[in-house]
Amino acid sequence: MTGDSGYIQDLFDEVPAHTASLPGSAPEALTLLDDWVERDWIRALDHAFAAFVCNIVSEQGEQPSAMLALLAAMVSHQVGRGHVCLDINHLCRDTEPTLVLPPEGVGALPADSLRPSDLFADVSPGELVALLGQSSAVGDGEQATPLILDGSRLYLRRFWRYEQAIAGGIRMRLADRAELVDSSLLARALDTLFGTGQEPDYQKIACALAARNRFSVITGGPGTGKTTTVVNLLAALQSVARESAGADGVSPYLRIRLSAPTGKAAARLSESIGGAVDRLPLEQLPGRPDRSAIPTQVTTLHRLLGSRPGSRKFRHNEDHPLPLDILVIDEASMVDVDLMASVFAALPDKARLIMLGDKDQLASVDAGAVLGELCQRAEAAHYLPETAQWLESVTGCQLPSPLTDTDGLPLDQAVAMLRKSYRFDEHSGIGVLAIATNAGKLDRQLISQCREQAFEDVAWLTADSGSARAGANAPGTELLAGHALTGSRERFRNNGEGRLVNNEPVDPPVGYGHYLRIIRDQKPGAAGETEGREHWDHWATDVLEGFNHFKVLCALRQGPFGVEGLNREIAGRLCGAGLVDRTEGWYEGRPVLITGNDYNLGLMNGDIGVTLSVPWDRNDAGESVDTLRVAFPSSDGSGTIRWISPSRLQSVETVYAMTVHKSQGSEFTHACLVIPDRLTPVLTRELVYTGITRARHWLSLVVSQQGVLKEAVGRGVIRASGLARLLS
Ligand SMILES: Nc1ncnc2c1ncn2[C@@H]1O[C@H](COP(=O)(O)OP(=O)(O)OP(=O)(O)O)[C@@H](O)[C@H]1O
Repeated sequence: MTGDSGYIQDLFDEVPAHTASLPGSAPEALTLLDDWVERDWIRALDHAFAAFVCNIVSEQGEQPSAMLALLAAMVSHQVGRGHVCLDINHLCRDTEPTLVLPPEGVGALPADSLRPSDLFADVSPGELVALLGQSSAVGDGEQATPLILDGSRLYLRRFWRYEQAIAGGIRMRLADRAELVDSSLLARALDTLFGTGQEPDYQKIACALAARNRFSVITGGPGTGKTTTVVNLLAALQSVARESAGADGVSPYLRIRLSAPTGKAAARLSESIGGAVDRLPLEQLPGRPDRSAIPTQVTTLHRLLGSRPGSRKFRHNEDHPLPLDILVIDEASMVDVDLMASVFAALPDKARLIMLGDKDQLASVDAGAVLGELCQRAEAAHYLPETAQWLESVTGCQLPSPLTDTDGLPLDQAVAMLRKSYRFDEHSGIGVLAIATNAGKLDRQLISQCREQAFEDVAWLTADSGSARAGANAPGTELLAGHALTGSRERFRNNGEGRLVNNEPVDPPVGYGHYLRIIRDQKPGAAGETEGREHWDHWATDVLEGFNHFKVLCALRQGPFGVEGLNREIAGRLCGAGLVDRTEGWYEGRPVLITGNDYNLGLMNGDIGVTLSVPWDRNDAGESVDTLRVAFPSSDGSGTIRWISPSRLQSVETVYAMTVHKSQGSEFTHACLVIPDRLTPVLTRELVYTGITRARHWLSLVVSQQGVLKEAVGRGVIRASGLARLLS
């Protein structure tokens, strides 16, 4: 091995030279695309769309070209991968990285096969744009064409419309700031909530900025106080509303709704927001707003908008807007363009929208990276002198001059970034790793520090990839399964003992043995059986809470370091330790992840439950018999338990290990991030950052090739989208 970069090149397959000729007509292109569908490179849908485009242009008397068929299939393929459009410049410059074709895990191509890069090697972006411009299938949005070309960006019509709707909704709100808030009342409220001082308090600045605009974004990393800030903001807004209200008998309060894209994220915000609202010094604020004027219940966006089973359409839309004055969306990085466009459609023109989230996290699974796009310039703020002056007058804080810019854009004036973590200080390895990952720089020194326990919250485990690839029970996976059982306290400095976070003691890290012992040791006895369900609910709550203390997070599903293999390994290890009694099928202790929405049961994709044995059934003799039920936390954040029979669960999988993608919106006391031994397209900086930041107090990194981790962190994903440009 000659250093990391040489090694990294070796991780990819050799590229064979092709001998086949390029498709010269649309039918030939469709045949090639058929082959790609067969190989699972693209979806049948992508091929079908290309065929559809060829058909409709033929009906117009146009001879469809091979390139039109290929580009139609590729834009559909890109949307399936989370992009809103296909950027022709990127396609020509970096064909295979742009399309991620061939995809992860496929074997080498036959020597005579065409590679995607061969198709676009001899054509310039200008030629492709000109060719598209001549086709009747492509328009600029004015005509009813299936494809839209906007500069070098090729869109499916539906996604172009979403982006236009979002940009329109934002622009309209950015332009309408008049009489939103009384600045002097706001200043008084903010001083009460945050105190006075000239040092920049970015939470106070974010509140002021969001109070000033009908549309605003507050972004920040983990523990930077997004929840704290929004609670203060809502208190300040209700305070100003109450103080400025006339005595006309109309409620002085603003109608506020809190939402999140998933049930898990909604439940997490519900949990943290309640305490923050309780601590508000409301009686000292102008107008002395009631505590009940600040909501603590968080609902999913789908529920808020009124989803209808089997329909993409929501009950709330332009004709039936949401009855609210302020909508807060937490974990906004997970919202895709489709859902975001529906939010704007249902939002009354005068309502405020406040988006909260971490701009550096993985984007939504479906197309779009709305929050990331909106926050592209957040780091340097770009506040106009007029904005900076207003912020200084309302908050009393001096804004650092690098954050001002005489060329700031309208959107910049509505984006606030929180810059100080209250959870991770400069000694926290989780905090340091998160910052280094975001900067794209995981250097040797930092890795050595992690390996040598320089940080008390980070453990480094080196997995032997060679033996892991050799199969089950190999030392690489053995190590991981053992770690999952105990949490490997011995791998942390001082065995994880005696740690304080914000002056509060923190328990040492645990593994899955922890929740399995709660199942065994805290099960209600005979009293619980006779005295009703609450004992069982308490027990299940403790089990679910215990299960949240640890999670194995993987980049991949397949391979020795993927979810599927590790789930088997870990189950085997837990069974070997006598903590579960089997590894397949349904058994007490089996944790499950819901993989598809089930509206009848009220379970959503991503919900997690734990299987428990309860003595609720009766046999013919009337005696109680143990039966398995899966305990899920209620989706409304009320803390109650839903007990569901396993036979009713249609789409579930075991979840000792889960993908980083699925873990978005969740947080675990101890997260174990498994870095695979090969580079794959999904392994990016955003994925590593999202994995690291799922850890609240303890992080273990399982790495077999340092080079892979370093290279992954060097690779940021750029989602093709035109939203930022539409707002510039
Ligand atoms: N200004 C502050 N001063 C002191 N502590 C603070 C401040 N702001 C937030 N905190 C504390 O920091 C922790 C994280 O705050 P909060 O939950 O608001 O952050 P967040 O950005 O929403 O976190 P998450 O990463 O969980 O989304 C909480 O314990 C909170 O009480």
